[in-house]
Amino acid sequence: MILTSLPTEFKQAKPIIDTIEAAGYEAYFVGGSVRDTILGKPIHDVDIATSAFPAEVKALFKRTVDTGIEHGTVMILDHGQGYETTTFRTELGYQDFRRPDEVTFVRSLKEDLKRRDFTINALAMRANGEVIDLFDGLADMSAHVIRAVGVAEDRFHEDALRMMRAVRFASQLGFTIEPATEQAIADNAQLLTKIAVERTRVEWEKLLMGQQPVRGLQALVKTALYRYMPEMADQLPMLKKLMALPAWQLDQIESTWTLLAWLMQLPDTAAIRQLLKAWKTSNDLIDHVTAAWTVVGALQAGGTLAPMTLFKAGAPALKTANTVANLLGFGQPQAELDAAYAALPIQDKHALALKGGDLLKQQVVQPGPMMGQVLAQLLVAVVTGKVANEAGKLLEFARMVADTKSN
Ligand SMILES: Nc1ccn([C@@H]2O[C@H](COP(=O)(O)OP(=O)(O)OP(=O)(O)O)[C@@H](O)[C@H]2O)c(=O)n1
Ligand SMILES: [Mg+2]
Repeated sequence: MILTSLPTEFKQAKPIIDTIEAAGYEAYFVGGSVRDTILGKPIHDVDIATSAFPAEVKALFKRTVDTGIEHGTVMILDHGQGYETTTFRTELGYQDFRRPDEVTFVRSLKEDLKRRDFTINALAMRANGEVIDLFDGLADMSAHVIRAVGVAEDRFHEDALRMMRAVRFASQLGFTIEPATEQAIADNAQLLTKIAVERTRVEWEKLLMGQQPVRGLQALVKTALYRYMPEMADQLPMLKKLMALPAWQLDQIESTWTLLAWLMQLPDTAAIRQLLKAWKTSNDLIDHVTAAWTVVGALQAGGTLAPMTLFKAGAPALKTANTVANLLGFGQPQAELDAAYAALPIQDKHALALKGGDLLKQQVVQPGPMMGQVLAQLLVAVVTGKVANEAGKLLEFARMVADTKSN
């Protein structure tokens, strides 16, 4: 097979391959970019594999960076782009199910391709678009099949994350996992616990945001792989609910995690924090998801959202919550929510016309806990429209609040 119209990413990288070949070595495009081009999907990074050893690659180019030299990877810098170029290699060991004990550089493309995870990822392409298919990846591509290269169990023992990659590709590509490969996942699922949570999380998020997430979820359930993901052992009911939702596609990790938290029927925001901590997400994501989850609850209750609910959530979490609520069948028109939010007297607590310093200066309160309480009441009064956001009005109101509190 020869691909005729190549994406510009390949055209730009062609001189690199040409230079390596002119020096007498082999060089190919490999991995996801080749797979996605054949599938007609947009590509992100272009990876190159070569028979040249790292020192030989470096000798050919002016500007290189040793991004992973011990694994044979050198980044070649060219016209403002960086190209990861990796020497053909075989890997030995894998005592820990996640990385090889040692890699050996080899001169044979076949040796390199045969240690890759799936046949659709084991294709190589010459700079002229000619596809080298040593493991029937093209047939599997047409049949929409994810099949391990060689013995599936060996591939998963080399890197247990590949089991997550299989279910992730099932979702992203809408492919089916070939029976022997799927069986090997079922047999080795517990090895997933050896993998760093962050790596598992990336695959899980890609699965959930794929084009056919239900495909990936079905495989996750069938193989019981989900049981070895963080905080997921008892989550079969949640997964079933997720699979039963009318066709959905999410494109934001925020809405993805909010939906999961909701379907898990977690009792409170503390439980969500615990869930997301276990998955090692960022604190920003935790704040966003807990805010959005609260709004999903309010949307489920129905009716107009209270001003303080809108205020506390903020525009981004409101949007996330409504996206999720729409999936669940109780969303509201986004434009109406946006309008209600925009109509709040203030959108930010820093916009209060009276500050803590003013309360001290005017001797409404003494420094201490009372100050926070008074400010909190001022905020509610302004957001709910009870008191206008004007310094004079707020001072009057603050005096009244302070009086009732000190009596
Ligand atoms: N655990 C892994 C990870 C990667 N690979 C090989 O390295 C290539 C590049 O890896 P990576 O960029 O992580 O994945 P892609 O398949 O390119 O997928 P994506 O589009 O998500 O980058 C893969 O295609 C595959 O040949 C592998 O064999 N085993
Ligand atoms: Mg890639």
